[in-house]
Amino acid sequence: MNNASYPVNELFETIQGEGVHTGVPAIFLRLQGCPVGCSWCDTKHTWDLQENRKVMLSDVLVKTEESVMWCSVGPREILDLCMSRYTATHLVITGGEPCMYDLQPLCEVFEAEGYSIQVETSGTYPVMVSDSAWVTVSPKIKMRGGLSVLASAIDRADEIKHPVATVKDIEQLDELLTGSAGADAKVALQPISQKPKATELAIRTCIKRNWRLSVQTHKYLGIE
Ligand SMILES: C[S@@+](CC[C@H](N)C(=O)[O-])C[C@H]1O[C@@H](n2cnc3c(N)ncnc32)[C@H](O)[C@@H]1O
Ligand SMILES: Nc1nc2[nH]cc(C(=O)O)c2c(=O)[nH]1
Ligand code: SF4
Ligand SMILES: [Mg+2]
Repeated sequence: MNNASYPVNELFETIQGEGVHTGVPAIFLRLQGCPVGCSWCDTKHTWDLQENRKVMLSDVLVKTEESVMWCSVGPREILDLCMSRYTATHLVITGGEPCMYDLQPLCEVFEAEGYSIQVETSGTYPVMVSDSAWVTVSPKIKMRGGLSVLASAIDRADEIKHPVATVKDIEQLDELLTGSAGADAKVALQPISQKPKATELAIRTCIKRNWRLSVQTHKYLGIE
């Protein structure tokens, strides 16, 4: 099981900028690969997993800007790196789409060392994580994966963090939540790309619905 390895685009320590855990010091593990294709995605450099962009771990660790380069690393090696380089004890696994991969082996080694795990996912793949991992689903409605995969991700979600640009995005979320098992997950609206109109709409809707607002605080702060 621990022969697993993951395509790593980035590993860095910062403050969780989004969602319920905003403000928590966190290690971010960004995995390479995502076929979903959201037009407004802020991490398009993680979409393609190209063999000819595979580099050594040391090259990934010294990155200073976004790039399509990635390296293959096993769970134990990721853990050792985190323990030697960072002080945060909350690991956020993001991407790309991290649920393209079985994340159980990663959860297992990190949780055995006392780390908490959070996974950021689009709900377009089955969520393979430990029972105690915090799952943030940012649903990509009408994209790949299909409704049954999305419904089971919503069912597992601890938090639903919905990207919002227009009223249509809120209507789609309403449709998704109707009759969904994810009723106890916390719902947050996240304005797309800090656009003023999206932010105003998200604020108004959150107040009306008693939902949370998730702004990408790291972008306002100019941190990673
Ligand atoms: C880059 S995605 C990676 C994880 C996974 N693929 C997903 O979509 O949840 C991480 C988070 O950033 C959000 N996001 C991506 N681009 C954004 C943008 N331009 N504005 C606001 N949120 C964005 C996603 O919806 C998701 O909640
Ligand atoms: N600070 C910070 N917080 C984040 N929360 C979710 C992020 C992501 O890209 O998944 C992210 C990110 O890229 N940076
Ligand atoms: S699912 Fe996530 S990583 Fe993939 S395109 Fe959409 S926002 Fe970007
Ligand atoms: Mg981000």
